[in-house]
Amino acid sequence: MRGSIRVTELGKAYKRYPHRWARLLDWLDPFSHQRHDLHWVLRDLNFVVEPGEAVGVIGVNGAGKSTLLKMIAGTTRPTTGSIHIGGRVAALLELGMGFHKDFTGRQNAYMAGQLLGLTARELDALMPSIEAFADLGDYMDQPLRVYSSGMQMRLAFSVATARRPDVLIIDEALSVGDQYFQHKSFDHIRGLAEQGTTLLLVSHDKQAIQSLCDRAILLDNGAIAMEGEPEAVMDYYNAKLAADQNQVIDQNMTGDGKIQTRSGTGEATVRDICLCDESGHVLKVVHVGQRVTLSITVDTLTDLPRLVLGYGIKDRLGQVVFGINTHHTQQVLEHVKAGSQCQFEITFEANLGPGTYSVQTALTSADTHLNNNYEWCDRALLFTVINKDKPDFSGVSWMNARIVIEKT
Ligand SMILES: Nc1ncnc2c1ncn2[C@@H]1O[C@H](COP(=O)(O)OP(=O)(O)OP(=O)(O)O)[C@@H](O)[C@H]1O
Repeated sequence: MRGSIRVTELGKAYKRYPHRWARLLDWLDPFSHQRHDLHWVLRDLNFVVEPGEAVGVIGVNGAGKSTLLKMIAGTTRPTTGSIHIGGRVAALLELGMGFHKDFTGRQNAYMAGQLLGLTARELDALMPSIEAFADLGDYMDQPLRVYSSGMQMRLAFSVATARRPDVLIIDEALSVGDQYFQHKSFDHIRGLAEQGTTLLLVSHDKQAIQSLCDRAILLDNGAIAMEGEPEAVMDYYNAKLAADQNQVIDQNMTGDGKIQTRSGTGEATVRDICLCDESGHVLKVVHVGQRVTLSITVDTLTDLPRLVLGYGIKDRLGQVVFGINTHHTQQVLEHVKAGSQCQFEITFEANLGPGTYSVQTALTSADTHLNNNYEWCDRALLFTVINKDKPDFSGVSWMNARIVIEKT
């Protein structure tokens, strides 16, 4: 079906030679015993991407993400298994791929466009929009060797998306663009997705994955470790990054059908968490701008040299709207004895837009949870913000802006 991707029992192994002569000997004498072993990068991958779906692929460096995308884009051959793609594919893989340094941006746009299956006549018609979107000014007629990496990416992106592809594959390419181009290309990708383009995106940028994708696939050691709703997969990945032998990762379905992730060594734990109004009443619904207190009770199970509490408020897409910890506020608790109970009261104005929010908590010894993750809990608390007494506004934050108007 047009726009679908079906990956079946896909595997990729690279040949590994003990020394550089072994490669030559293998080549000269392919029929005697082999002088290499196989290094499996990906094994037995099975998944389907439906037409119009946006799927993010995440994982640590070396997990096999780029290899997977290259095989789907057809620039690397699978060792095992098969890939079926419906329709026209446009891929942004490595920077400068398909470009020639000595040709101008315009000449490269023509060549890259033809590689994508566009005819010279189609490219003539599309060139003004490619030029306008890339916004390179006079550089369009300069040789590519004088381009910065961001400028190359602008050109590659503009060519790849000049005619809506059925499948768009992007490997981290967006991250080299400046903020302005990133916004512009995100909007363009969203527009393509709304018109039915299927998107497969590799990125280390959590926000990019969560804001663009309907689903995420976590690759770990060449296999799919988790697949599902982006927020739950990102939360699991985040927990896994800090994993050591003492750590457990738990995922449970909460009442609203979403997944809650809890990880850590368990040396400290959030026993209780609630949001209260100024009179101490527990709240599930908060008014825009209301003064509230986030009250967190922590139990320690072992002696801890340092205890840091962090929390983050996430919007419904899983983006952190605000997060801070007691390392950054210089309120680290030191020499906390096993069996202690610590009470944290965090008071703030809920200057948030109407919608649902969740609170994540982190108990660590320093500024990140990567070394000593005592406990990390996503979706530890859920609450809703409604607008009771402010004018109608849009967005995830209430900025209490005043408009002064003068009429003469
Ligand atoms: N041409 C190649 N020859 C041999 N090994 C390769 C080749 N290309 C990739 N690999 C190996 O395959 C593994 C996966 O690499 P890949 O680039 O797909 O990872 P990745 O998840 O995209 O990493 P990153 O986040 O760093 O981009 C790595 O161990 C890498 O060394």
